[in-house]
Amino acid sequence: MTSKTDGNFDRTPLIAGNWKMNMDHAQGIALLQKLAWTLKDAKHDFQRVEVAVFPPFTDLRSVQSLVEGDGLQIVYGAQDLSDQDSGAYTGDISGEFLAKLDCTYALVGHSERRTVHHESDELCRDKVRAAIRHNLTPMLCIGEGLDERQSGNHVAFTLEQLRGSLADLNEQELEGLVVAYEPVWAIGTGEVAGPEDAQEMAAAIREELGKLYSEDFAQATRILYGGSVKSSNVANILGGADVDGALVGGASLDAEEFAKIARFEQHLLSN
Ligand SMILES: O=C(CO)COP(=O)(O)O
Repeated sequence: MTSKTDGNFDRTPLIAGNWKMNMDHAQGIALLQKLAWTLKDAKHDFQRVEVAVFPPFTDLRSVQSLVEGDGLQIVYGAQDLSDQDSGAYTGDISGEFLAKLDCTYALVGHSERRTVHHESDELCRDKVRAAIRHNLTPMLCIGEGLDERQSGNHVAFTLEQLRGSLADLNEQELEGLVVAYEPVWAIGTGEVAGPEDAQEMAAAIREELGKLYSEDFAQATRILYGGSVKSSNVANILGGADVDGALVGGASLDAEEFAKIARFEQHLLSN
């Protein structure tokens, strides 16, 4: 399997590691170095499968130095950003600062931010807007909880989050947007959505993007799945026609395991 292609649209698979609140800057550097060596040994083709990491804010300067110093092809982003650019916002981090550290991506609306910090769709929309203002590619996270899944309302709930978090933004502004579908009940639980569940939602998200924007935009947008992804299940999950990659939490803290996930095509060949 190569890029997901539909007509003229090539969506390079993206394997992203969200380190969450793990790895201080020294541990982060060791992890990134090991990941880089492992992928180099395996002759990983970064044009074919993009690899990104999302370290804590305090690691980003060290990550930048390592990536630039060693010419790594691994890209990186922040786990969150402020909707504001500067001023009296104690504890917040501006997209401007992240851009200066050469971040490629910014996660927006991760379920842990939505639940622990009560972030609304409206705030997420403002954060998406802030990311765009600073040339960071937003990776918007959406996904239902167990209640919505059990009541069969998961698609409607997730699409509502999508619409709310992108409201009033146009497709020119959103160029390059990545959407990560992360069902909350599958995060850190070992409970993984089946490949059909991941595909069902990714297809629904793409269809909704086609209604909100143009069909070209919908076809060009990468949609990832996140929630207990491991090397043993990644190939099946990415088998879905609309699933363009994975946002990995726990398994991204182990360089060898994460490198195996990034090399999911090999599992397809060897299984
Ligand atoms: O939240 C996640 C990635 O953002 C998923 O976490 P786990 O892979 O640990 O379930």
